[in-house]
Amino acid sequence: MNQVDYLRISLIDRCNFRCQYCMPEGAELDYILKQQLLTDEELLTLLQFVFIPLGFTRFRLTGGEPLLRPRVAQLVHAIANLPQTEDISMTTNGFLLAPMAQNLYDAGLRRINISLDSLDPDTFEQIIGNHGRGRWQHVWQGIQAAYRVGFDPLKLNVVVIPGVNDHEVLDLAALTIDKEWHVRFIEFMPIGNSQLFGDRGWVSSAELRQSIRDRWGLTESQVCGNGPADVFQIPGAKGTIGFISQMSECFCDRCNRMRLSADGWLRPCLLNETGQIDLKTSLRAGISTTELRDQVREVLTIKAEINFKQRDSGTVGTYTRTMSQIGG
Ligand SMILES: Nc1nc2c(ncn2[C@@H]2O[C@H](COP(=O)(O)OP(=O)(O)OP(=O)(O)O)[C@@H](O)[C@H]2O)c(=O)[nH]1
Ligand SMILES: C[S@@+](CC[C@H](N)C(=O)[O-])C[C@H]1O[C@@H](n2cnc3c(N)ncnc32)[C@H](O)[C@@H]1O
Ligand code: SF4
Ligand code: SF4
Repeated sequence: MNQVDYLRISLIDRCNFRCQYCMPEGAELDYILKQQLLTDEELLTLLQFVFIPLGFTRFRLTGGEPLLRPRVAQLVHAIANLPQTEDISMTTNGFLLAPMAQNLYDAGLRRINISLDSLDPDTFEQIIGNHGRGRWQHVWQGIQAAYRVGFDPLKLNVVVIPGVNDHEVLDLAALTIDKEWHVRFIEFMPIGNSQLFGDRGWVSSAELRQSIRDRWGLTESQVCGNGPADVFQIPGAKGTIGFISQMSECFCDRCNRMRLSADGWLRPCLLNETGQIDLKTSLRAGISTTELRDQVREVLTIKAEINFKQRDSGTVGTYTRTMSQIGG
């Protein structure tokens, strides 16, 4: 069995974007009330006394939009300074990143994944919901700032949606030629917007790889990371191209992660709601961290059975929490 040592931590379920594939405008989401959010102190208690003793050493901060979490750099600093932390990273939409990049780096964050679904500001705004102009420029500045500050590897996440941004795949791939940026194409999962997904809302990684290979050639490569991406490189390019293929391939047999929601629910699998436990309520009820550790250990022992198995059916049913609430 794989060692499960990677925890994706959602810091907040709210977001300043309304990406069509994640939390489309008009979707009625029940936001977590402030008093239901795990506090910094509670999160650190769970990490130090529950997760780390069970072998977790790699942590990713996500959301919603993690940069909306108050005092996020302080939290990064605290997690980065736990002696057992081997890796701390963040997934962000980059909108608030430019003025925060240096602080986050100084706090101990060294690598960051930024979502960028299009190089065209109009298409970008269509994808993220029209909230006023200039959002693409802000994100682009965030990416440049992160690069300048020294985040390494710097990864760009692209969810490929047929008819919306799939015609930009080669342009996005070309970013890796001159810059040490790592572009990853993600197959759209039908969580969040089944209407947009339609009958087959995703483009297979194999198809994208072929079009990139036809244009430049493609060789296998590597980049530091804990996730499911298959990594390639255009010959001679500075950066790499990754493919996250949850619809067309199965990487569940190498699953090394669990997820903690902003309100303290532990979720063993992104695509299966079985086996979740409410750590926050237990912690607030005074249940000892030793007991909580036993509960999490129990989840770990059954995780392999919970891991997603309905891959063959092609789609993934209905979920009570969307990607923004789970953290991707
Ligand atoms: N099905 C599935 N998809 C995942 C899983 N982990 C990540 N993904 C997909 O990959 C996307 C990008 O993930 P990121 O937040 O950038 O993290 P990562 O790829 O694990 O990070 P690295 O450590 O940099 O490799 C997510 O939004 C999901 O769509 C997983 O465990 N299962
Ligand atoms: C839920 S977001 C949270 C972090 C941050 N707000 C961001 O967008 O990077 C994490 C990742 O999930 C991806 N994502 C969201 N909805 C998705 C879907 N339906 N299918 C595939 N990936 C999705 C996003 O593109 C992003 O890379
Ligand atoms: S993908 Fe990220 S930026 Fe887009 S709506 Fe979801 S949480 Fe927000
Ligand atoms: S779908 Fe579930 S089991 Fe498969 S890789 Fe993702 S979290 Fe792990």
